[in-house]
Amino acid sequence: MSTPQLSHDPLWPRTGAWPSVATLAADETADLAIIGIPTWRTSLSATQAHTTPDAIRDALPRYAGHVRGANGASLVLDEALRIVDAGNITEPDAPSGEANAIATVADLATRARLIVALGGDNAATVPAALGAYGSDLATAGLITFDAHHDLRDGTSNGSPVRRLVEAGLDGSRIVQIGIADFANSIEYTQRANELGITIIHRDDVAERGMANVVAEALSIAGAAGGPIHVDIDVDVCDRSIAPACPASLPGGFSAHELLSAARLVARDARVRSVDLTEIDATTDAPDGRTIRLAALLVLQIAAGLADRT
Ligand SMILES: N=CN[C@@H](CCC(=O)O)C(=O)O
Repeated sequence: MSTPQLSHDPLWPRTGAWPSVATLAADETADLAIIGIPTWRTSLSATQAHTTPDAIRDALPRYAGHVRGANGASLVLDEALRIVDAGNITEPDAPSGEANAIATVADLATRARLIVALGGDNAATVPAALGAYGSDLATAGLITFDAHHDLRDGTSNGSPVRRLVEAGLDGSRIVQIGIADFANSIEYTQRANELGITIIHRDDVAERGMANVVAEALSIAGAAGGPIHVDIDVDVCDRSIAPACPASLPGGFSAHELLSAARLVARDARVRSVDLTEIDATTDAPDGRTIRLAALLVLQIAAGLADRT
């Protein structure tokens, strides 16, 4: 996607003016660090999700960095936050690239209050979470917004939750929000139950409301006092608003449900990292709506961080 041509209005600064730096100097810190983890090679569905981090960056200039803050007052994101962009990891599907991604995210986690990892397919969740957890894996938690359990065998976009459990993450601190009917086999639902994973079905969210289920998820994922990673697989959204996600289904979350969820999780200081995954920017017909949603998710995550202070 090319950068949109937008008429210039000096009274309407856009978020595309955010600074972009390849690395942070040793003594530098930031509030929000963005990093691209463009995984795609092991995806079950054909995808070019490696094009997505740059497409999201290109879409950010569409939007103003002004939001209503948690207290109702105006909030200007780039005045409230120092935001840095650490660029993209090279070949993160290769074992050496994944190790580099883990190390890079771990380094960013020591200097930034919150990390946003732009996938890539859902395989990006593994290095994003492991890097952010660092040595706190034993007390860490995970919240997924995803139609799928992602507990498959092997290494793919369908296996990140299983891989994190095998790395040492306790299933009792994993919460899966938005699990959909007709999107998972009974074997993987049974596997989730055996691991002690909390499943919040898409229908439960409709009944209980997003704010209530996010509050419950934060309390379960944060129960041991460790860092929480949030995986936002955009295929949890209704297919009409996420056509660029190969596995999105009709009946998924609305844009407002997912945007409000992103803001709510980012408000919580226990959340150290968030990833956005599963969008193939090259299939985003008719109007780039999935990438626009992803750009707004980045902005709502930033706004949630700004709400903390
Ligand atoms: N995170 C996505 N998981 C899906 C992927 C399906 C696909 O790529 O088609 C799953 O495991 O079913």
